[in-house]
Amino acid sequence: MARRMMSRLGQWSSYVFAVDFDTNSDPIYFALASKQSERPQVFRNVLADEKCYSLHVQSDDKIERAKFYGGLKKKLSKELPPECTILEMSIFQPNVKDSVIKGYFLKDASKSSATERVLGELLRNDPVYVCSYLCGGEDRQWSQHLWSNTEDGWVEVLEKYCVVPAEKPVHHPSTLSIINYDVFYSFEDAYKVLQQCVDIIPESKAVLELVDQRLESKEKTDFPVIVIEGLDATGKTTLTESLTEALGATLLKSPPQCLSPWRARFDTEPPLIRRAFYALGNYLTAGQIGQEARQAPVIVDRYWHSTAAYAIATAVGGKLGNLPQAGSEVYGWPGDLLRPSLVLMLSLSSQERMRRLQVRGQDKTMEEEELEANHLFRQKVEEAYQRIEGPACITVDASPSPDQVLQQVLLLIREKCHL
Ligand SMILES: Nc1nc2c(ncn2[C@H]2C[C@H](O)[C@@H](COP(=O)(O)OP(=O)(O)OP(=O)(O)O)O2)c(=O)[nH]1
Ligand SMILES: Nc1ncnc2c1ncn2[C@@H]1O[C@H](COP(=O)(O)OP(=O)(O)O)[C@@H](O)[C@H]1O
Repeated sequence: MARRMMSRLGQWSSYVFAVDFDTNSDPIYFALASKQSERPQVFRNVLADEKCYSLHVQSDDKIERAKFYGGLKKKLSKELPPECTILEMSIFQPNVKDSVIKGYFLKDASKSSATERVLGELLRNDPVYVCSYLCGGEDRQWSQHLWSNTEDGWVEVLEKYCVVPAEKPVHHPSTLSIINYDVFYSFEDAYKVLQQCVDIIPESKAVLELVDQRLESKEKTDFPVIVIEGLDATGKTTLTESLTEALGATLLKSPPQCLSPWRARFDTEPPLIRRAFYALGNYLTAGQIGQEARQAPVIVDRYWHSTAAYAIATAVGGKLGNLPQAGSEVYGWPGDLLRPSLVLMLSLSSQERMRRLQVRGQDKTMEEEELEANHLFRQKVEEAYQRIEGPACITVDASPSPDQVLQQVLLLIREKCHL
């Protein structure tokens, strides 16, 4: 392990470390250097005299990294002393895609050695790098100390680096690993992830067998395909059902009904695996759309916009402004996924949407809980919806009565799809 870490360490001097001290401000960025920096200290204003540590997942296997990282926060929250604050952290090379190594930064205000004991255990048993941070000397310079295992199981400091301030990068580190980690832009890329999960998630095999039997979808459809999108309780189910009746259309949804037995199982997985599952759901639905749009118009309840918007909003940390700019490739449509004729996004005030959620009283998915609890997440989902292209969505005011919304949407469909 030490040898492997030594080879990786050489690269760390070109990496920047980002610690999210709170979601409403920029992360603290720092780098490592072999000598002290003349510039003011990185942590002076955010750390008192807590002991600080960081741990990063170091496996080269994307699935193993995602699975381990997915369970790490729960493990730390359970085993670390309550006085130890756990903060999101990443190491990355600015503007280098896929360079992000995710981890946690620990501010330990406890007086016990419990944190060091837990980290020593992790180091011995799991694919992690563990570091401690010390503030020394009269100029209170910070240094990072990388831990390693010795043969007789003790922890020793393998390497020491000076911690120096780093420039704020152009792109927030969380935006560097969206493609093929949070959002999949081809069937093959999503399919490969579930193939690699067959040994650890047996349900993947059943999902892949269904996907292997999917209907091929053509580029063009004989009848229009209209997707209805929107946050939970904006009225999608109500509208899609009345639209289907009014147009003599076929109603489909994504993920399709045939994936229902496994959806809750994949909702518990880390983003890499969960989003691959939803992406494959879109390809299954696309095959059904191609088939059904030969005979009649097709209405779809959620499709690509939901998959991409929720994934991007979940992946991008910190402020709303950290979202990739409009026009970024992350908002592009997968080249091999059937494009609908029209995408309508139902928009509603938060108050009315909450009222309707209460009235409906269904149990909520984890993401619905998150939408309710987290105004910033909801803003990111809505903003990501608006930035997705190929086709972009058209916003519809969903606050009038069900019938008025239906009439408004029928007018739009007649105008845009000549139905
Ligand atoms: N359909 C769909 N939902 C996704 C995707 N990624 C995340 N989600 C989340 C968004 C919502 O929190 C939840 C939506 O679940 P459903 O597809 O069952 O929507 P449904 O229309 O039943 O819920 P709603 O009526 O909108 O409250 O799943 C995705 O790719 N497709
Ligand atoms: N235009 C509307 N005005 C008032 N209530 C509505 C309207 N559309 C739907 N509802 C009600 O709001 C709740 C959520 O609607 P639903 O169609 O389930 O939304 P979604 O499918 O987007 O979650 C339901 O109780 C529904 O009866």
